[in-house]
Amino acid sequence: MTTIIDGKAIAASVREKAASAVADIKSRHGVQPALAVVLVGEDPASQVYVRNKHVATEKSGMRSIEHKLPENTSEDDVVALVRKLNDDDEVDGILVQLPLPKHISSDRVINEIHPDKDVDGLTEVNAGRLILGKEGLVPCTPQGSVILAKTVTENLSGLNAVVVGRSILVGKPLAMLLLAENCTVTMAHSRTKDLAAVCREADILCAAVGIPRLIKGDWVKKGAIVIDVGINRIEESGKMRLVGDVDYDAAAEVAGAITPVPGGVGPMTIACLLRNTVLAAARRRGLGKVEV
Ligand SMILES: Nc1nc(=O)c2c([nH]1)NC[C@@H]1CN(c3ccc(C(=O)N[C@@H](CCC(=O)O)C(=O)O)cc3)C=[N+]21
Ligand SMILES: [Mg+2]
Repeated sequence: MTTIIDGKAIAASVREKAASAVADIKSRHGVQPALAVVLVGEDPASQVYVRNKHVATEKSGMRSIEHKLPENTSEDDVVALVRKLNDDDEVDGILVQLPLPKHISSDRVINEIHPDKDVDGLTEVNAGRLILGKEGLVPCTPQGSVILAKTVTENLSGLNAVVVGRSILVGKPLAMLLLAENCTVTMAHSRTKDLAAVCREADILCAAVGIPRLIKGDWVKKGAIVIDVGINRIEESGKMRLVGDVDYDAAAEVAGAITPVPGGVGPMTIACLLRNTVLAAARRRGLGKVEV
């Protein structure tokens, strides 16, 4: 029997843990952690994501501060806002919604975020900390992916993990997190020779390439844990559908456990954002260890 990993339910429990940590911080220290989200432009998908983050943040008991800037905002003005948020003692986490408009360098803007407020874990400092095995803020989607894998098998030590995709947002940090779990990690990508054969070796197969249903059923080892990070909007029989990077129906027949799309990794991203904001607040404000 294949386990369908219920990302929605697991995300709900991560959000609940974050909420009880927030309540604890409020009652013991009288402070309310706050997340600032910066959105530049009117991209409809980004507006939906930012709205969802806002609702989840408030539901967790934290303060949500939204900064919505027009599409034609200059890079310098976005940088100035980030600096203002860095200097604001009430702000614990800063998230700049990606993608930014083309005339703005996301690299420059992201690296202006103070590393200890970088709840997306995307600054050079946090990427360096992750590689060096130092404590820091870890990117949300990779973190969520590992949490989901560990609900199937708590101890990932020694397992072969194959990560397909080497993006800065997902593939690279996910490989580092799996390595920290003592997996034997292979980073596969568009130039990998015989990708199918590489995938067949995976005890944990993570797909993060952004190509709808790239991973076929016969690329999956029997009993493997399949984590599908892809979120692709495609048109099928005249309707828009959300599909992952894995051919779900075929893979589910072979896998031991698999994440669906939607309802898999996606909901974990926001849950881990809340978790990171609580951790950032506790560290930055010197509140000691919090359980999240
Ligand atoms: N600075 C920054 N940080 C991000 O973390 C970030 C970003 N920019 N830009 C856009 C991507 C995308 N992203 C998702 C968050 C939640 C779902 C999610 O909850 N998905 C649900 C619903 C999907 C749907 O119905 O559209 C699911 O997969 O079940 C998906 C994708 C965060 N991103
Ligand atoms: Mg690639």
